[in-house]
Amino acid sequence: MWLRLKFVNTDKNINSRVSRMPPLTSDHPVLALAKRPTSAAFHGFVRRLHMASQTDDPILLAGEVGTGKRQSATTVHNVSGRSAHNFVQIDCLGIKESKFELEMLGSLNPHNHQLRQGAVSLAEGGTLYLHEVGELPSTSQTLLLRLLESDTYSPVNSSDTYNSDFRLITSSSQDLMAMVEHGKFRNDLLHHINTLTIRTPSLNERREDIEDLVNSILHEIPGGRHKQLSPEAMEVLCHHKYTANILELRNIIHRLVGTFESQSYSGLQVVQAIHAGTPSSKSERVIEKKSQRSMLPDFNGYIDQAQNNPPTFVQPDQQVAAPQPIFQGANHSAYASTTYHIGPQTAPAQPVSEPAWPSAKVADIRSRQVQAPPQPPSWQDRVAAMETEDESMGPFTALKAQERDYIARLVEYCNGDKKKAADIAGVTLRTLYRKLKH
Ligand SMILES: Nc1ncnc2c1ncn2[C@@H]1O[C@H](COP(=O)(O)OP(=O)(O)OP(=O)(O)O)[C@@H](O)[C@H]1O
Repeated sequence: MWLRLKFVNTDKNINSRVSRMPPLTSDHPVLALAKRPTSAAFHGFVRRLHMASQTDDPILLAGEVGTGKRQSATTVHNVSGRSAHNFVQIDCLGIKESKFELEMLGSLNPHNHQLRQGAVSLAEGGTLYLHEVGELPSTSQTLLLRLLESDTYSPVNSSDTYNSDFRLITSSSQDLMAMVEHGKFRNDLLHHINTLTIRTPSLNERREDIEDLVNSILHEIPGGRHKQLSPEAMEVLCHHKYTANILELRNIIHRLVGTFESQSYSGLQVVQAIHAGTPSSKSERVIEKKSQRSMLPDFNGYIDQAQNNPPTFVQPDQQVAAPQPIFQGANHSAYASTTYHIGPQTAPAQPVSEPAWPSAKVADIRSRQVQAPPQPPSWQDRVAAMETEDESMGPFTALKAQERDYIARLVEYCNGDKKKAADIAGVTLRTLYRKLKH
């Protein structure tokens, strides 16, 4: 077959859409984190990542949600020989086949013959990162397979064929092998992307790193640099069972700083911040969903918007935090590449600012901000609702029930040690038993 190979000049578009990443200094918290002795799990992970960055093979980052897969991908790019070129990422979560094709390959406008670059063209010489590749529809899997097999592509509506040259990094929080067994992922595609498979350890496997992570997260929050956590607060965080890993830890810390004015956070405040992220009543769940949308920085907005919005190139000031390497590579002076995020825009993070009140009260206030009932129920109605735990009362859920739930969770965090739970809650052991009974 006769192939017409063309060079696409991308500079103009690139400069108008994105700017260069800020240089990373040696005191960057994430770099500092990797330089210190850390957990065995993280140490092994960083070593594998470092070795992989010295090659040009495809990498599959496999790990739970929020374990830092995307951050690891940007790190590999930044320390690789491709760092002077672009890092382009596509979020495959909820993406439709036609959109994936357009985003990957770009398209030729039949009217003015202008070429809209796709990710493959933008990643020329650099790195293409596909987040949650297991979410790709089957037709898109076939498209990706063809691209990887031939190293060539044609933009939509174009008969021209171009050479592709990018390093592929993919990530998945699903077991792709199991998906192959169930016929949900192409076996041949898996073998094209998993040359180097690196598992990102969960936070529960690297609890020794939590203190450093907390400090690095505090440093990135405006005004957080001067805040600290008491030993009990740190203990609560180190014993918490994380389901969304660093993402969850970040939310807890952001919630702490956005909720309490303290300079030093207590164990009780941390428990409340955790509790506020695990709503138990229907109204709390609604409130929390809304507040989390404004607090979570990364892909969360994408899920809801993916169906309706056309693909967008996110400008740097709308982007999530600039990629931060986990380890320092040999050629770190070359941190000058450009990052693209292809996918609907996400709203900038809005920390919730509330007074340092007990969690039940915080939830109550937050609900009023969100739902703003024109005629608040009378005091008597609220008391009645508390007694009956009537959900028709909307935001006004039973404080007693919330308190009981909170204490039960606190006891759970303390591995059943009620004395310790009472100390953290600032009540006597007797009061704790009484509140648990009610
Ligand atoms: N070493 C680190 N230090 C501080 N924050 C980190 C670190 N690694 C990751 N994070 C933060 O944790 C959050 C989750 O990271 P990232 O988005 O890379 O994870 P992920 O595995 O791709 O998550 P998901 O699957 O939910 O998209 C991000 O907000 C990121 O900034």
